[in-house]
Amino acid sequence: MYTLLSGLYKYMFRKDEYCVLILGLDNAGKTTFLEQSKTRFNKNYKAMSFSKITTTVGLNIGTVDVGQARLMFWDLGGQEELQSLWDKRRWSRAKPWVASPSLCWPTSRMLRLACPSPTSRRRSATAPPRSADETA
Ligand SMILES: Nc1nc2c(ncn2[C@@H]2O[C@H](COP(=O)(O)OP(=O)(O)OP(=O)(O)O)[C@@H](O)[C@H]2O)c(=O)[nH]1
Ligand SMILES: [Mg+2]
Repeated sequence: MYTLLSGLYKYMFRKDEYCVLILGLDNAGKTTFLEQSKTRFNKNYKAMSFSKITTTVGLNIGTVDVGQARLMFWDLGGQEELQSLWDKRRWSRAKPWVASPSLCWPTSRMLRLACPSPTSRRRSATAPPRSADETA
């Protein structure tokens, strides 16, 4: 009986999960975007002061819950030495959605774009490539 109720509870309250990769040049505002998103959408998240956000060395991971969706953001450092991490083959399993730096400010519309349809329990959203180079 416990298993049945527990399964029902999980089924009713589980969220669709999406993986979102944020790429952009250094100082584009990727980490600020992630912090703002967490502050805006995660109720008990204590906002980090802008002045404490420093350049990302490696990767930041943050989770944001929006309605029935759970967005897991990967914020990659944009410095030149780290740009080798952008090779999309490294992320092919995740099929990430790539945000343009110019979109890096949290709006609910952008987050809705990141989670188009809650049809599966764990999936990634993929934006169309911006140039022919990216399709190679
Ligand atoms: N005016 C303005 N400044 C911003 C905005 N977003 C970020 N910044 C500032 O830009 C600087 C760099 O922001 P970050 O979020 O660290 O940039 P980043 O893209 O994560 O940089 P890397 O980690 O080096 O790749 C910080 O001083 C931010 O306060 C914005 O929308 N408007
Ligand atoms: Mg950063």
